[in-house]
Amino acid sequence: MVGVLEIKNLQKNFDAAKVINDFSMSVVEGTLCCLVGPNGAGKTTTMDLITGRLKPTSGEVIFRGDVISGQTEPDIARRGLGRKFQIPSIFKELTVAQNLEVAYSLEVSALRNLFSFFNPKCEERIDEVAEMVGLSQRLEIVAGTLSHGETQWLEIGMVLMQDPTLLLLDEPVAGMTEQEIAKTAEILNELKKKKTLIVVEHDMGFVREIADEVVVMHMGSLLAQGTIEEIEKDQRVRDVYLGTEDH
Ligand SMILES: Nc1ncnc2c1ncn2[C@@H]1O[C@H](COP(=O)(O)OP(=O)(O)OP(=O)(O)O)[C@@H](O)[C@H]1O
Repeated sequence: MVGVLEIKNLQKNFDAAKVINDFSMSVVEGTLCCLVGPNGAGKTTTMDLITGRLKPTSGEVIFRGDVISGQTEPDIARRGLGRKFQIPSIFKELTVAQNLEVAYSLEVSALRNLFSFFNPKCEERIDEVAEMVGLSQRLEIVAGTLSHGETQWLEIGMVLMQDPTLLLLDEPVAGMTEQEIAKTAEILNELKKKKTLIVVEHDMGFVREIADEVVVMHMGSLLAQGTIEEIEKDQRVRDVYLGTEDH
């Protein structure tokens, strides 16, 4: 099956360092793919290459049949690719609803920005998204007073306001309590019924809860791709990653 996202023979060199080395992977529409691997494996660089923050030295990123590698970050975002970074960048003085409204406005033309406040579609979308990320009861709360987990969910919501086809999340449960991690798993398991997701994650317990497919990177290359059960049985993966003491 052709994936919604295809990465082919990706290469990224920083001077003499080959950080991404002949890396290929594919993500099927409507699935959640976890990108895992030891520190320095190249996960963040891969996300940067997908979203256009970095340009590959060679190789291709293909999104819905079009080659997007080489395009600018805003152009790639406009095609329907949304990314949530690990460090939240919410507006702390604004309410949850206002943060979502700002995120909606960012998507579109200056003219629509002007009118978004009065736009019933924006209001409707805020309600839909708040429901998706479990913040329906928190819309009037000032964002700076949210818990760490709620802040992360708000940021996922802000990316969702732009209705991306493919959502990329960088370590969404870092620093969360057990309860918050369980709720995040619920949110993502619902979300993957509507979206395709790539999640970079270190927490293998969480990966087990959410992943349809797991891609393991090691030293900039693909080590293994499969279900969590297949990955956990793979001796090469156990050797370089799961078997290490710090994971
Ligand atoms: N701008 C850069 N210049 C030189 N080397 C870089 C640059 N960015 C990343 N690297 C190197 O590329 C390798 C991969 O880094 P990357 O951050 O992609 O790994 P990662 O898998 O995301 O690691 P972690 O899990 O620790 O976040 C590392 O060895 C890193 O030092």
